[in-house]
Amino acid sequence: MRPQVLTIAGSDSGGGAGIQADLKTFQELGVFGTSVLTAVTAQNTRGVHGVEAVSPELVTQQLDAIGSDFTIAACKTGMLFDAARIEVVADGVRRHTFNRLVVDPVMIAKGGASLLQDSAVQALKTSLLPLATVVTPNVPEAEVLTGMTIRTFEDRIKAAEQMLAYGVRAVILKGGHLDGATADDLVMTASETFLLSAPRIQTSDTHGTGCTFSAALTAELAKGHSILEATVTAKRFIQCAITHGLDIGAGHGPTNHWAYATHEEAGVTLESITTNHR
Ligand SMILES: Nc1ncnc2c1ncn2[C@@H]1O[C@H](COP(=O)(O)OP(=O)(O)O)[C@@H](O)[C@H]1O
Ligand SMILES: Cc1ncc(COP(=O)(O)O)c(N)n1
Repeated sequence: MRPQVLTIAGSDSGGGAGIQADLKTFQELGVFGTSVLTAVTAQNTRGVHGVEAVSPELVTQQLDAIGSDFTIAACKTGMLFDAARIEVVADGVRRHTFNRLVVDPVMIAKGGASLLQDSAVQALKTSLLPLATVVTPNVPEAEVLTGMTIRTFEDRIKAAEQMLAYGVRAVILKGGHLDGATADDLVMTASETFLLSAPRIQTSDTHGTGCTFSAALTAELAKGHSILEATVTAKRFIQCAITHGLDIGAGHGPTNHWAYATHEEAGVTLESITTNHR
């Protein structure tokens, strides 16, 4: 049977991020995608033009519809909007024992629009992260989650350690927002730390990179791969998707979800890091 997976996230009408990016990624990686919508955005490559949240009751009904009929092998969260939605999502994840949970702590869209209320950060930390297998913040999200300013490599290590202490099994602190010739993601578990790198592509078409990366990770976890194996495949998937962009829209365009199946990926490396702490 095909592994069945779930994304709990917002709709991006532009099709490059959110639920749409997740389902496209699931399809490409051969797993059956289901979805729970938390919010609907009126969005395109130029930005977010409107947002309306789905009621907590309807979020719960969707979770129960999925949980009572499907065998969910892995699950991810994206845009959760506010603390009320986070609490019903955490309840649903627990009630239906959705194991292998990837939390992409989506806060701000590439164009600058807020996708999570400030008051929801505490709920994310205390209600959802303790249930997570992996959390995948970008640097600004990691700064909000830890209260730290992240500039140096040592800062990234410290921030990842602090997030591990929130109860997740692994932290992937993504480096898409940093400068440099490579896009480096720090991968930390309780026992090991790695640097996952790929050549940085000069493009503004990076709408939905975080969603796509975390969806690929979820799909690979659903197939039974280890966190590290799944992470490397997710990096290969997003590297192909950014490299072979589609040039769609006038703003931050989407990535190419077909590319992984049709192109060779070049240059993803995984290096073990020895830190003072582990
Ligand atoms: N220009 C780029 N070239 C290559 N990889 C990138 C680029 N931008 C982002 N990535 C990669 O895409 C993935 C998503 O990261 P990021 O863009 O930081 O997430 P988010 O969409 O949450 O801000 C990470 O693996 C990151 O290293
Ligand atoms: C509905 C929705 N969810 C998430 C994002 C974040 O996108 P990105 O992956 O580019 O940070 C988005 N722009 N819209």
